[in-house]
Amino acid sequence: MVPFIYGSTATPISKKDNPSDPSHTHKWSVYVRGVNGEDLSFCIKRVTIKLHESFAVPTRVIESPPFEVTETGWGEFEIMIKISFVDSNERPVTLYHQLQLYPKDEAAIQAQGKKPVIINHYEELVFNEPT
Ligand SMILES: O=C(Nc1ccc(C(=O)N2CC(c3nccs3)C2)s1)[C@@H]1CCCN1
Repeated sequence: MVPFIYGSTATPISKKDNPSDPSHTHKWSVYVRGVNGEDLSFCIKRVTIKLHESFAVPTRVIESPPFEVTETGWGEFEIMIKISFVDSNERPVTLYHQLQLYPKDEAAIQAQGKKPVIINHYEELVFNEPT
């Protein structure tokens, strides 16, 4: 079994941070990585991250670590993450992650300031025994 994390980190940005698109309020990253940051490329061949269709090149294919996408934006939406394995006998795993830019808790929203919103899911990859 291989433990891994998938999730996102979102940080508020100011208009001067992104003059090209002042409507963008946050910079965020969505990722798949090892629990202690270890390199998963021994078992993960590719991570495909599908963003909302309004992004340029919404389907991002990453074939070497870091398996992550960093973008700026203004809203929250579902992101599909497909993990393909080095062992082609292992079927790919598809995960769905709801990008979160704002704290859920009303009080935390007031206190957010520049604090990042980090949403991590801890999972385990289970591989079939060779026959
Ligand atoms: O927010 C939401 N959907 C979003 C889709 C895409 C978003 C975004 O952030 N961006 C598109 C990208 C671009 N900027 C300029 C040109 S393309 C920056 S937000 C939904 C709607 C209600 C609740 N959540």
